Amino acid sequence: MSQVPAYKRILLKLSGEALMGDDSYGINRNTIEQIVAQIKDVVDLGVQVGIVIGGGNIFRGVAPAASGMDRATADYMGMMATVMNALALKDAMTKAGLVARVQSALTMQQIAEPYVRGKAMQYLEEGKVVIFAAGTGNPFFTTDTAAALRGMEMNVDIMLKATKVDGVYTDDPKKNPDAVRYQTLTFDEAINRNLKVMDATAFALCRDQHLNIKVFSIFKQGALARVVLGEDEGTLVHC
Ligand SMILES: Nc1ncnc2c1ncn2[C@@H]1O[C@H](COP(=O)(O)OP(=O)(O)OP(=O)(O)O)[C@@H](O)[C@H]1O
Ligand SMILES: O=c1ccn([C@@H]2O[C@H](COP(=O)(O)O)[C@@H](O)[C@H]2O)c(=O)[nH]1
Repeated sequence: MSQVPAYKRILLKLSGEALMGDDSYGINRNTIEQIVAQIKDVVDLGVQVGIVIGGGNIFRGVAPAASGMDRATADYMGMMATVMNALALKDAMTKAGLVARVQSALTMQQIAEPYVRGKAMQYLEEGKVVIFAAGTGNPFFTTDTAAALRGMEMNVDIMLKATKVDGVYTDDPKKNPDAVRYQTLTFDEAINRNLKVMDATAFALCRDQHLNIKVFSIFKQGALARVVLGEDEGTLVHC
């Protein structure tokens, strides 16, 4: 029996740190291949996929050198880190048989297309995966906010935050073993309880534009497909 996805078009926010696997920085080959395999599963279901990738795996590595730097300059370095991740992701996708395009919010015409909304929409309609690099293109923001923004511009049905933990908890589960996972919660609850799984700007944008978010672990085998099929996986943050 064929499986029917719950969503036609999704925006997947991939944590840069998730690409490290068990390494202390950078991109782990096995990890990126496993993530790409999960993405291929949902593309094969007929779902249109846009991706915003973070930069924590590279930028945290250079953060000591960046400390004391002008904030905007350090943020531009962070955005460039997301472009490196986007190129690595595109390469891994091509090797897995997917057709992917990188569009960057910062102009780097030799290595990536510039972000053009209409063109990105066209690619999605053609079944190509679009990787949005360089965040919003502006310092003082994050790739979570970029994901909210691009998700709204692409008229996606849901934003999926793929991270290292399996949902939103009452506190950071990596620091507090007593933290309890929510099945669902509202944007107002997430903002008022100052839950750090995403930044407040991203939560507020999604709340105001009625774009729900599912937070789940990309390290759980088949988790992305289960989310896309509407099964019980991760935490839903809603209006
Ligand atoms: N209440 C909470 N519930 C769940 N996770 C939380 C919570 N508070 C803090 N976190 C932490 O937030 C992290 C999620 O952020 P993530 O690593 O995806 O960062 P990012 O900024 O989106 O990506 P990058 O790694 O590229 O910087 C989790 O790994 C978790 O440790
Ligand atoms: O719109 C944006 C997006 C990102 N940055 C900078 O890049 C790093 C890496 O992004 P993460 O979301 O932390 O993975 C971020 O810390 C910012 O320094 C940005 O300035 N604007």
